[in-house]
Amino acid sequence: MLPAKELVDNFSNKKLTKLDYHINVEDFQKEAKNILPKMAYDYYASGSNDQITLKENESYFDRIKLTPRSLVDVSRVSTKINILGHQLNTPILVAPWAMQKMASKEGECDTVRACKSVGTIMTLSSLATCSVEEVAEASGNGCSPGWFQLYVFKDRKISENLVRRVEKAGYTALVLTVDTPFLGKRLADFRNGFKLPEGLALKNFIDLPLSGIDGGLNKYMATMIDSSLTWKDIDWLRSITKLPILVKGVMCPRDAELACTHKVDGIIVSNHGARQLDTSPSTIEVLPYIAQVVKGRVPVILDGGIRRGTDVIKALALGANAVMIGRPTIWGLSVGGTEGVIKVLNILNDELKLAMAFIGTNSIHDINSNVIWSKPQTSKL
Ligand SMILES: Cc1cc2nc3c(=O)[nH]c(=O)nc-3n(C[C@H](O)[C@H](O)[C@H](O)COP(=O)(O)O)c2cc1C
Ligand SMILES: CCCCC(=O)C(=O)O
Repeated sequence: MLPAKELVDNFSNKKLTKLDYHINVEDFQKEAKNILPKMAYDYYASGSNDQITLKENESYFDRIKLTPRSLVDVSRVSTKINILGHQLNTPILVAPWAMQKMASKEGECDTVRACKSVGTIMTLSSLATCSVEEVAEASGNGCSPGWFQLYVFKDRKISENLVRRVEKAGYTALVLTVDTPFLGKRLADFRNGFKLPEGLALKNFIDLPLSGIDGGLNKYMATMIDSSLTWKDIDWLRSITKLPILVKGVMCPRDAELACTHKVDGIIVSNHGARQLDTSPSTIEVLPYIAQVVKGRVPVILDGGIRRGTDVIKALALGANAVMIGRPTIWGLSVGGTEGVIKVLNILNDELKLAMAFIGTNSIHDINSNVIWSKPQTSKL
């Protein structure tokens, strides 16, 4: 980092802030590691067990090559998309991640302000440190706070009540997480004896014995979450709400077919940021197989390992309608609160725009598998 007096942009003579020195997602992660308490950083960063899938989620993207195109008019590149009735400025949405107040003072409220400013959707976690209502209020009058991620509790009444509150507060879809009958084993959380820092609580359950995490994350989830959930429970959820339902955590083409059979409104291809089954494939590796089964019946969203604009292109090319990012927003929030999340989203979207110009596409809809240079195939030449 340069000394303060040198923090002046040579070209514009404008005073630079700390955020100006973070120009890619990796810069944010390095800084977040410096400033977060070890227990929080480790919880946020970890994958399960040997973290094989964690590495794979990122590195598989690097093995996919993109084909540059020349002399295409790319003077009007746009990253706007339309998904489930939302007009967004970017195909990069924010994944649900728990306990955001360990990263910034106002946690989920800071993140939702960033999403509103950028023109994208935030998905609020059930296990948030701000309540459904607080986040709705922070998102501003008259506009939807975004989507809500649902964990189904053993006591179904708790989930039903939560759904009622979510509807009342104006969220526009439910994201049902289907990959977490139990929590994956993240070694660092065990070693650190993870607990919520003093003064923080799972705010959606403030009146219930569910608002604290004594005894560790895995015990909490094993005690509270309904591990008997099956596909027929999509029908149960459908019977208690009119909100669109997306299922998050689909990694098998057969499950994608079941999701369509059960009339979900969207599928999120996700391995939970490699925090559940270690040695499961990366999400980008399974995406084409899922897209092949879904055949455009519902939107497909991918998350896991997106760290570059080119990663977004690869996901869109291989069958996703949009992507979600988790950890990049964690690092942004930790380093700069709302402004930090805005910066991370803008960095990724700017990288996406630039790469779109290089592959010769002006709109998100024009991105298809032709942009992938995989094997030498004469049809590509
Ligand atoms: C710290 C952390 C907390 C998470 N909490 C939740 C959660 O409460 N609910 C959920 O469905 N997914 C949760 N996830 C998974 C994310 O929604 C998402 O699938 C994942 O972070 C995407 O991978 P990425 O971090 O590589 O972008 C969490 C992920 C992280 C890293
Ligand atoms: C008890 C918090 C679990 C949240 C979660 O889904 C995760 O950490 O991956």
